[in-house]
Amino acid sequence: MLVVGLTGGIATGKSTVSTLLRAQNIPIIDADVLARQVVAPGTPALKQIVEHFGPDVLRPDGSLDRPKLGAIVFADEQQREKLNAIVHPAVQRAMFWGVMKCWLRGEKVCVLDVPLLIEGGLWRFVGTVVVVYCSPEIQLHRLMARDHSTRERASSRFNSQLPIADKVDYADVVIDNSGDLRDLEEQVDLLIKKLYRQAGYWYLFSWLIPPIGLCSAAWTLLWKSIARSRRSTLRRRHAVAE
Ligand SMILES: CC(C)(COP(=O)(O)OP(=O)(O)OC[C@H]1O[C@@H](n2cnc3c(N)ncnc32)[C@H](O)[C@@H]1O)[C@@H](O)C(=O)NCCC(=O)NCCS
Ligand SMILES: Nc1ncnc2c1ncn2[C@@H]1O[C@H](COP(=O)(O)OP(=O)(O)OP(=O)(O)O)[C@@H](O)[C@H]1O
Repeated sequence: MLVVGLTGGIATGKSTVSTLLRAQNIPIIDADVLARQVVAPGTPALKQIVEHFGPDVLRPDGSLDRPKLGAIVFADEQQREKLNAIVHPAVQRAMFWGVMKCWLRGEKVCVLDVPLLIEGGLWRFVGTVVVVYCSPEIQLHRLMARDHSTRERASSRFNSQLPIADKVDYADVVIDNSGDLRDLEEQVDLLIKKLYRQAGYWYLFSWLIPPIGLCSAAWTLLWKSIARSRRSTLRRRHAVAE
């Protein structure tokens, strides 16, 4: 199975690409969704968050007040690192099981939608890195429009991530989402063809490697048993001669 890491900057269009991929029956494991599940009421991660940030980050119903915690962590790098250290291990575990489920279902491709794929180092463990790109100006504009936020609030989130130009350096495939949605759909169609072609090679290798491994193990065993029987024949001859 080919595991694809889908990433980009904040509001460059990862979720829009994920939605298009999902519509073509490609399984998506969304880190933002998992990051919400692992801090649901009663989870160990939420307990740790309250221990560190205080009970003020909870709503009256006991759920996490996300805008309040967001205002703290996107304004302070140390606090953000603390939150990441609590949430990320739980998200990574959930992603691992998500990938295992896809593999057991016999999927050929599975996509991990992870905003911090590069920052967190997870890009090293995926077969293909896809970066959704648009210029920082468009990014900020779309972010403010989507979240109805001020430039200041949008900028603090924007500045919490590696610049998009740096993320592009890690990409195997870049999707340029500076144009309209029609343009994006065309690129996603091409991406799907490319991923299935690549998945085909992975599939072939996964079938080729076990037979090659078995052949070399059988050959080694055969060679060793021939050598052993030759040695014992020589030893017998030697004993008879004596
Ligand atoms: C701070 C929180 C509570 C704010 O919640 P909110 O609902 O306002 O935002 P949401 O979770 O939908 O995230 C929106 C986007 O913000 C960006 N973002 C989120 N967390 C981070 C972070 N720690 N560092 C940089 N960017 C981040 C991502 O691009 C994400 O797609 C939340 O983002 C969070 O728990 N973040 C830590 C977990 C995390 O890193 N999630 C990202 C995927 S692992
Ligand atoms: N090609 C496009 N043209 C116009 N608007 C777009 C385009 N692509 C995405 N958008 C809009 O831009 C906003 C950000 O897109 P999206 O939510 O997919 O980004 P994201 O990378 O998943 O963001 P986040 O990092 O916050 O999860 C959304 O409101 C979306 O509808």
